[in-house]
Amino acid sequence: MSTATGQAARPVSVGAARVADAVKVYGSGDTAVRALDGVSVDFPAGRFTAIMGPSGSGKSTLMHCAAGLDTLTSGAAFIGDTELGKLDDRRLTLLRRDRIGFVFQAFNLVPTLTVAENITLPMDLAGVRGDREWADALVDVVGLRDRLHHRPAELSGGQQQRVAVARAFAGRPDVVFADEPTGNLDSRSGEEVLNLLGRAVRQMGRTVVMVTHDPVAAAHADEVVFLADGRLVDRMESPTADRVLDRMKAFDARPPARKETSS
Ligand SMILES: Nc1ncnc2c1ncn2[C@@H]1O[C@H](COP(=O)(O)OP(=O)(O)OP(=O)(O)O)[C@@H](O)[C@H]1O
Repeated sequence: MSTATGQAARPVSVGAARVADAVKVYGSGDTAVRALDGVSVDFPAGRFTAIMGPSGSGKSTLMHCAAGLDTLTSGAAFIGDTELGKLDDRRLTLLRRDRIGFVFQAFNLVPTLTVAENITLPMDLAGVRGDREWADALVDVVGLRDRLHHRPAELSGGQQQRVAVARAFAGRPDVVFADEPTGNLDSRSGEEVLNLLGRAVRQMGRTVVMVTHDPVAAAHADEVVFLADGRLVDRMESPTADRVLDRMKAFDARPPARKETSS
């Protein structure tokens, strides 16, 4: 395959998820904010990628647009080879349900359902039997075998987030997006959740993209991508907390969000 300029094009399927020339502008006129300013990034399959950057740098916006929870102003977002902007609402909803898992800071479990029911909820909603053996194995991976018939309110925060992690992987999605998954946890529970995400990638071949502001959390990833002012400014392979912290310090003197200047 080659492009019009004769250069070899990258294969179509380069990652579990990716965005190309992603621009996101919130609002319009004087109050418009350019939250993403031309970001192109791949999230490779079978890898754990962390998205870092200062507050307001566009991390959540990137995750939401890459996961089909929000739409880009211009550019494109792909899950596998599927371009999200080309899907109607119904197909986008199905794609999110069938091909993406989510872990949020606030756990987002259904309070009236048991642990077991919460874990299989995506498959039950889809009306598919799914791979119940896999879902059952996940229960052991997250260490919740003795809590299966409890309701979320009867669990600690760390246990609730482990349920959310099991739920996110239960349907074997192409990619799991985690938005500050340890933000509501003490450091020990947070460490457990991060270890689970790491094991899901390294031992079970899953793909994780995690937004975090915590260098210790980012150090669990295979690679960190750094955003600043809505742009991708750096990538770091095999991160350590110290190296990530050092990289983040370089952002400290920078101002937060910028206004949209083209309007
Ligand atoms: N719905 C919205 N309407 C208007 N502006 C928004 C909206 N959501 C985000 N923004 C702005 O877009 C910019 C990027 O926000 P975003 O939440 O993606 O950053 P972030 O890096 O995730 O920040 P944090 O670490 O503080 O959560 C910020 O300036 C923010 O104020």
